[in-house]
Amino acid sequence: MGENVGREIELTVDRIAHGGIAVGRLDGRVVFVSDAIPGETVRARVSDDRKKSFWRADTVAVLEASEHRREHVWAAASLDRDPRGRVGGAEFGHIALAHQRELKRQVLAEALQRQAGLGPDDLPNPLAVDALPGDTAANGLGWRTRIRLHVDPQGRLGPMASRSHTVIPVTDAPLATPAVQAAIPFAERFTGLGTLDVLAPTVGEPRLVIGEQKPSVIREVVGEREFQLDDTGFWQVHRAAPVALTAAVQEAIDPTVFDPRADNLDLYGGVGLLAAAVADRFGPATRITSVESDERATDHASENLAEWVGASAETGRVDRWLRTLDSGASEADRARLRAATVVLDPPRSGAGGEVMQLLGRLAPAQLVYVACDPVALARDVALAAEHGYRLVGIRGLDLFPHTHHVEAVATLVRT
Ligand SMILES: C[S@@+](CC[C@H](N)C(=O)[O-])C[C@H]1O[C@@H](n2cnc3c(N)ncnc32)[C@H](O)[C@@H]1O
Repeated sequence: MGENVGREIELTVDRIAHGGIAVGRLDGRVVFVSDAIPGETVRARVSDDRKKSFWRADTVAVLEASEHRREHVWAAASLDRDPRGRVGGAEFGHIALAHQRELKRQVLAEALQRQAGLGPDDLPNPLAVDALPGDTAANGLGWRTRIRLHVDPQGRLGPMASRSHTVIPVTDAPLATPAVQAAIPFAERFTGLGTLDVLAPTVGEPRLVIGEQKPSVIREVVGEREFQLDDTGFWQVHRAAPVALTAAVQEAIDPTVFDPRADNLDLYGGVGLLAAAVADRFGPATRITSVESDERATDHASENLAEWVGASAETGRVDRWLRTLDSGASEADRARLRAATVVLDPPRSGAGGEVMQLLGRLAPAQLVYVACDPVALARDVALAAEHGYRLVGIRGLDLFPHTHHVEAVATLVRT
């Protein structure tokens, strides 16, 4: 093993895999090829041959280009560079924007098929990945309100190379909003520091968060509403994502199933964005509890949800919190939980077996699952199906143009 690393191979790739890598075959062996588009024939340099069943390779030249190939939106990630010198974080930047969405749709469809056994005919609606407002006109640029940059040994700022811990210094960041780009101190040196976060909240000036800096409170506006949060805390990255997800969650809830007096939950709630979306849609009488492991985020959520008397925020890991709920629930509690709508927006790893099992035991009437990883979503949809939940709606959202990432909002109803 290792003797093929650096070897150049020619192959045609025919599909895109989870993670945004194209897949081809060479002498029967699967090869995962970066920076290629399904249908293309490329010359690629082998970067990893440790596994018997597959290799990894990076495109170095396109021999037969896809009609969807475009000049890369970020020169620092383009084929002109040696693969090890290409920045990560824009791995679809060489693909026409509309086709990026089609590839993301295919990845979502394949995950649902493979993990949950749901083919196109089993889905409640034709699968689509929708653009966020303004992205098509801007060619998918200028959307990142937050960016994490790393520091190289010379103190220069940049992202990591793809699948590597090597920092690639850059002088531009075209996926970032103009305000973030203007605030990035590209010319300064940060020797000895690990990371620099640059963010431009909707209220106030852009700011830098250097290394493990103490958090300070910022404000974000979503429609008519303002949210407080830490500058070090989680917030949706795309400038239009908070509004788009608010609307998507509101639309995903089946109103005929929703009961405002039930024990509704917003799991992995952050600072309460989606609990507010639910309460906004169903009115002041809505009961909903937001559950989040980061105590500071929960404190902010309590403030952000203060106008709804029935809304509250609790700190806890979702698995432990649900276990405690399950073990202590009275018959009346269980009835209110069975009538509940549960919104869940877990991190990339998904909710996982224990949380889905506990939800299965508590048996809320509907689940609205907001997912940033199609495979984790599909695996949790399969687990939910074991507990009698049926997928009744699903929609993809392109919250991360020019990357392989895709968001999905799915509705599951107890049958
Ligand atoms: C994808 S974010 C969603 C936040 C919120 N729904 C929003 O849209 O702003 C996931 C959140 O889950 C929290 N989290 C991660 N693992 C958790 C766990 N095991 N239990 C509770 N919260 C968790 C993170 O701190 C983060 O705030």
